[in-house]
Amino acid sequence: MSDYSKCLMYASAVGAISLSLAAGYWRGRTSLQPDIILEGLISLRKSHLHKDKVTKYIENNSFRLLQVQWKLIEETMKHPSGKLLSCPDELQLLQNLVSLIKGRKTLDIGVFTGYSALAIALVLPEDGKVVACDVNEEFARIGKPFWKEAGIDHKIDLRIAPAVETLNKLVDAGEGGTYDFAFIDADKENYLKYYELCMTLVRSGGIIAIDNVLWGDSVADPEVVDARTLVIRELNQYVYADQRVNISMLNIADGVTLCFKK
Ligand SMILES: C[S@@+](CC[C@H](N)C(=O)[O-])C[C@H]1O[C@@H](n2cnc3c(N)ncnc32)[C@H](O)[C@@H]1O
Repeated sequence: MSDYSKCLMYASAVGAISLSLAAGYWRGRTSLQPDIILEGLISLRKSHLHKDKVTKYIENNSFRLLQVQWKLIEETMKHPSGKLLSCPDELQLLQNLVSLIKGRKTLDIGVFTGYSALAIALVLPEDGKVVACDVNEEFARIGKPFWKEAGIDHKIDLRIAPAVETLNKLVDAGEGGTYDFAFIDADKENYLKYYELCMTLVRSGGIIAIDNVLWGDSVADPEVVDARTLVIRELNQYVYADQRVNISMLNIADGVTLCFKK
């Protein structure tokens, strides 16, 4: 039997098993019991009670960082605002997604010391680019030597200006629908504007990743009503209802929503 026939047989078997499992699953859910579902979901999140241990485990068993990435993390951690750094496991996921969709033109909204720009640039082809937007040149200056060391500095187009301005300029320059990927990780007050501008700039089939959507879990606590939490809650509801995208809200880092533009 040829390899191709074996593959077909295997695929049919897997398909049949999945269908029967799915049928059983839906039969079992004809009368929904919200309490039981909620309890199950909470039990899935239990590992977050052991955040440190689990973080260490993830680091030891999945981080595939280059030396230069570790060096930039170390340098950033020395900075008083070091905690603004994006999580490496989140960025590794985004790198994999950018590779998967063969991304070339990308947006990094909120550069800080340049970890996300570096991670994204590393998986782009030689002629790829990251339009990296930040208002603070001091922060970006910390990252620049590491971009150079990694040999990807030519892919990063750093724009020091309010990101809304930079993105509007790209729209005015006729670049709508030409970007493959965007990472939104700047001032929360402008998140909705960034999302809409990215929806204009990113092509169909492209991905917009929105960081901090759980905002230290405060979005899930109705008693927390500070301005930033309210903005993120509003954005989450807006994106949830937005039929132009398929979405996944992931409980990774501080929460990231992946929007797959239809
Ligand atoms: C959480 S940090 C970004 C972290 C970064 N993505 C990383 O990989 O480490 C947020 C950044 O947004 C920048 N920022 C704040 N307001 C901004 C604005 N209006 N336009 C552009 N950047 C802004 C801040 O200067 C800061 O560097």
